[in-house]
Formats: sequence, C-alpha cells, structure tokens
Amino acid sequence: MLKKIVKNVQNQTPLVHNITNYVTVNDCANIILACGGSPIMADEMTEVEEITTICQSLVINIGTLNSRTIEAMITAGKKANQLNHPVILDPVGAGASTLRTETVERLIKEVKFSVIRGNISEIKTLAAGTGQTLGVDASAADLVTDKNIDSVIEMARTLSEKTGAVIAISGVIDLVVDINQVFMIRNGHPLMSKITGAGCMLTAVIGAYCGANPNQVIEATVTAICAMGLCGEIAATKCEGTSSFKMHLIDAMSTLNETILEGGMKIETK
Ligand SMILES: Nc1ncnc2c1ncn2[C@@H]1O[C@H](COP(=O)(O)OP(=O)(O)OP(=O)(O)O)[C@@H](O)[C@H]1O
Ligand SMILES: Cc1ncsc1CCO
Ligand SMILES: [Mg+2]
Repeated sequence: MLKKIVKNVQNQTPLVHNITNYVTVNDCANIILACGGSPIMADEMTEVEEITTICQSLVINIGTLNSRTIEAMITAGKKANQLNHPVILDPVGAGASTLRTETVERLIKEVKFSVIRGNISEIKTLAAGTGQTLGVDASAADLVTDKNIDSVIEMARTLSEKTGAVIAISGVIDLVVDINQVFMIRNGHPLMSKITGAGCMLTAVIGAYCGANPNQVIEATVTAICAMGLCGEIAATKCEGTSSFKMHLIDAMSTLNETILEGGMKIETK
C-alpha cells in the first residue's frame, strides 16, 4: 500500500498549489520537488482560482497571515472543494493571536479540508481553544507522551468528526486520526525542531502525496509523515549542524524510494 502511494507521487508529478508563509516558502517548494511533486506558490486573489484549477491539491498555511491572503485562501479553498481536490491546512501559530485563531475558525467553516496538520498546541487550539502556544512552536505543557496519548487521540477524533478532515499531529510521536482509524508514527529526529519549517515542509509533502492519491488521503498522510521523519533520521547522520541538517533533509527526500521507506518506517495502529 505504502509503496504504491510513493510510486504514484513519483509517476504522476502532482502539481501542488501553495498559499503559504514567506519564512519557509522556498523550503516548501524544494521539498515538494524532492519528493516528486511540482510546486506553485500563488496568493494573488485575481489568479488563485485558475492556479487551483490546474493543480491536483491545495496547501493553505497561515504562517504569515494578512488580510489580502486570507481572502485568497477562502477563494482557492472553495474552488478546490468544487473540483474535489484535496485541501490541506497548516494552522501555524493558531492560538498565538486572535487573527490566527479566528481565521482558522473561518477557514474550517467555509472550506472542507481533507487534512489538518499542526503541532499539538495548534491542534489543541482548534479542538478546544486551550493550546498553550509558544508562537509557532508547540508548548512543552502540551506535549504528547505515552501517558496522555489516549486523551489526545480522543480530542483529535472529535475534531475530525467536526471538520470531516484527517487530523495529523506532529511531534516526537506523530498521530494521524480520523473517525475510524488511529496511526502512531515514531520516525523523526529532535533536530527537526531546531530548524524552522520542518512542519511547513511536512504539510507541503502531505499536499503532494494527497494530490497523487486523492482517494487514499489518510494512507497518503501517514506515508508522507513516515517519509519526512525518516529523512530527518538520515539527515541527522550526515549533518554538521542545523543548516546542513536542512540541506541533508532535502537531499534525503530527493533520494528516498519505497525500499528505503519500507526498511525505516515505524508505524503502529491503535
Ligand atoms: N523531538 C522530535 N523527535 C522526532 N521528530 C520530531 C521532533 N520534533 C519534530 N519532529 C518531526 O518534525 C516534523 C515537524 O513537526 P513539528 O511538530 O516540529 O512541526 P511544527 O511545530 O509545525 O514546525 P514549524 O512550524 O517550524 O514548521 C514532523 O515530521 C515531526 O515528526
Ligand atoms: C517562524 C515562522 N513565523 C511565521 S511562519 C514561520 C515558519 C515556521 O512555522
Ligand atoms: Mg508549524
């Protein structure tokens, strides 16, 4: 199953429309290319519907929100829904400001998302308004452990029920939850939280994987998370510090194949 999902990305070169932030935009474009997709970044209101139409998926990332891009996000999201394209939301910093929290609420109301991927503090904010967000990073107080995991799964399931989306929570342990299924992924490396954009890049890869596998959104999300985490593990064995870690992370994604992934993936169901 996983093999076919990776092959579909590499064979189909899905075009991914990104409305994203100006901090990590270049890294997101490069990781989409590295995993076999083709990125296009476009947030101008007068073109977003056309761009969405030629793409296979849409990634909305609220990292550097402004009034102009909010309207573009809503317009592109509705267009993608009409076309049945997967739409993926990265609620960067939800909980850190009223604008972010209210915009995410509006997006969820007006656009049907296939996947919502955030860190635990962001997802807690969406689910219950209680995430103790530290800007764009997860708060230590929210972290998922083997002890609190059952309550986190329950929260994610409720959010999935409310939104109709697959909920992906990243961190030391990654969780992927919908109404019926729970996957736990233990790939990854602590250095991933020492560069900016590991999460944004992960969401971009989910966009490419869902674009090539629109009828297997939960499987595509799990596979993308394993792939990204494994690339982090590989990069950590090669780097000299955080900057070369990012370079090796993109290198690892560009040389990943189904065999390497199958050998390294750490997925559990619950
Ligand atoms: N301590 C860790 N150990 C293992 N993997 C980690 C760790 N921290 C982050 N990761 C991995 O890094 C990726 C990004 O997750 P993270 O939760 O850091 O996203 P984020 O907070 O949204 O990041 P950003 O906002 O900087 O883009 C995921 O693939 C996750 O598994
Ligand atoms: C640091 C930062 N600030 C807004 S978006 C972003 C990238 C990581 O989420
Ligand atoms: Mg993030």
